[in-house]
Amino acid sequence: MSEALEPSPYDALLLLSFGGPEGPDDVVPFLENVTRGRGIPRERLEEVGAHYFRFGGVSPINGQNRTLLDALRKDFAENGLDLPVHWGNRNWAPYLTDTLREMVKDGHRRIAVLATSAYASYSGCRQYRENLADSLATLEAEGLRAPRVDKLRHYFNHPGFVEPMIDGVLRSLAALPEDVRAGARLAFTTHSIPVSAADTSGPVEDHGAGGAYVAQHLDVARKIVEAVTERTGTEHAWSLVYQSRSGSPSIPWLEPDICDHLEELRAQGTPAAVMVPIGFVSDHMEVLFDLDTEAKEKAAELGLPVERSATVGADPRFAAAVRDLLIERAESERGLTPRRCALGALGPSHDVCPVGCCPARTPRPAAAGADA
Ligand SMILES: CC1=C(CCC(=O)O)c2cc3nc(cc4[nH]c(cc5[nH]c(cc1n2)c(C)c5CCC(=O)O)c(CCC(=O)O)c4C)C(CCC(=O)O)=C3C
Ligand SMILES: [Fe+2]
Repeated sequence: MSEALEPSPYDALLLLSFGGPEGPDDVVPFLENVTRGRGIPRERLEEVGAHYFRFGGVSPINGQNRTLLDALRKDFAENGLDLPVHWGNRNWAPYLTDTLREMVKDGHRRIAVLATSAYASYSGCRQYRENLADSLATLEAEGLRAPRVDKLRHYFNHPGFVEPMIDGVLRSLAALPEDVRAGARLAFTTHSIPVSAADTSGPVEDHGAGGAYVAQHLDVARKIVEAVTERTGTEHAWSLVYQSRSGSPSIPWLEPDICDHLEELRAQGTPAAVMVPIGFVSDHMEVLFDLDTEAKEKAAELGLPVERSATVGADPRFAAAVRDLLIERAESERGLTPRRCALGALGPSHDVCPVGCCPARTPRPAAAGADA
């Protein structure tokens, strides 16, 4: 047993995730929760509902979070970190408000929050903070004393997030037929978001030209390419592309789409590709459907050999990274100067989102930021 780790001022960790349906009857109410007030066209909702029904109405995300919870508890116990870990979702049970209510009733007053979203953007950061603010307001309206919640910093460039993905790319390259392996292109993918949301992602000084969202993904992609080049001796051509576009076609979203990119690669005579979903923390429905189903069908049609590399999921290195982020922030809150792990050119992200970070179309209260 190693020396005990000091989590104070925190008395609990909350794993905050998106949530997903767990059976056919959950699909429509889940989609209603996700899209309330977001102006998503009806046809898009039917299309996305069909993706879930194709998998029995079950999203893999909740099961993955249960596995991550186990990995976190195991890692904390093995490393002398005595801190309870709870789990709540924005869009499905266990709902964030219910989990926070339980935590308050258990006496928790100062809660560190890990969101299962690694990058800046309205959808990937501020929306989680808005939901935290809503839940805290609900508890106060019920007469409970709201706890203080602090969201742990973005971890897109933490070695515990990047290194498992490097291993995944190496495994996928090895799985390609040998005669096309050296020429394989690395297609890094992430969730498309409206161009306007990308441009205003991150702190105000990062706004413009894709904002922090694109810059952070490019930094991760470059780091993976560098490591793969070092380990294989082959420098693979690469690009950052997008998937899972939603919203109205009249609004510009980040492009190109992965399927169009695969077509382009075939047209250029590229012999193979590895799709690397760096934008996702685990194998969500976007990975199972948009990549493993739709993009793989497209690649088969084109006669282009492709592999899809692994997401981080519950890799023990990711669990250790969460412990590291928690201890780092606890030290910082205690007035110490912690070591902040980060790979790549951008350096460690801020602890507290500054005013104007990833703004919403219509301003709403958000917790755990300078504007809280
Ligand atoms: C950046 C980003 C992430 C990554 C960061 C993070 O992980 O948070 C993410 C994750 C996820 N998105 C998910 C599901 C959905 N997202 C939707 C809609 C949207 N996502 C957006 C962005 C993102 N989404 C945006 C800009 C929209 C348009 C509507 C709006 O402006 O708000 C819709 C509505 C239908 C549709 O249009 O697709 C669904 C069902 C699930 C669960 C999957 C599962 O069940 O396994 C997860 C993890
Ligand atoms: Fe989404």
